[in-house]
Amino acid sequence: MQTIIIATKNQGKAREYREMFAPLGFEVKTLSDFRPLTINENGNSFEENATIKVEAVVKNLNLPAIADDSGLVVDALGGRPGIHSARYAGDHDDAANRAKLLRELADVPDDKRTAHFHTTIVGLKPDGKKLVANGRVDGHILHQEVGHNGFGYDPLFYVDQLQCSMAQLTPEQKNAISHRGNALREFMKHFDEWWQG
Ligand SMILES: O=P(O)(O)OP(=O)(O)OP(=O)(O)OC[C@H]1O[C@@H](n2cnc3c(O)ncnc32)[C@H](O)[C@@H]1O
Ligand SMILES: [Mg+2]
Repeated sequence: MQTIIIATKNQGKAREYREMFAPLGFEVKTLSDFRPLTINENGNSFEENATIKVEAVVKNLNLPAIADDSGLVVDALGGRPGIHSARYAGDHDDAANRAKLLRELADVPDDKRTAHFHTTIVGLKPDGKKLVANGRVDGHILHQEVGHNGFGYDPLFYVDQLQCSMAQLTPEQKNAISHRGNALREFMKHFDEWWQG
């Protein structure tokens, strides 16, 4: 079995990468398997932030790695929280972030609550060879939390395609339609060439 390093501290993301890479014969390691690293996500785009995460790991470990930067893009908020989704309410606190989102959208009617999740995945090798892929999923922001699966903003995100909240989906169902799943499927189209090249 081969090993792939995902440069993430987020256990929800790590679980999804394990689920998606296991059938491909890869064991997934994450930042928690190595000595602590400080990563300053101060880029101006999803791709810049994903690159900052993966560069930190590749420089330290001298091994190929993958990172993703993701976020919730809400139309009524002019695209916020976007690249600031993790620290939208201050600390990296999923429950506080969801509460702030509900407050900010309190007076926004259903037809104006459109949103999408976005993921940019960046793969980087010690020789500098980079692979980038993007994915999204469209939906609406609910008026209260629905469902207990997933993580982050999932209980507030109504998936248009499946007519239920993201947190009501099984892991397999989420990976099949999610921003991260879609980005990873794009990424895998060129993975062999990047990994072996
Ligand atoms: O940077 P790493 O260590 O990977 O972990 P993170 O949680 O900080 O991840 P991001 O920087 O990409 O921030 C993304 C934010 O959007 C949320 N998010 C990302 N993917 C999500 C998903 O699939 N469902 C719900 N919320 C998600 C997540 O909870 C964070 O608050
Ligand atoms: Mg982060």
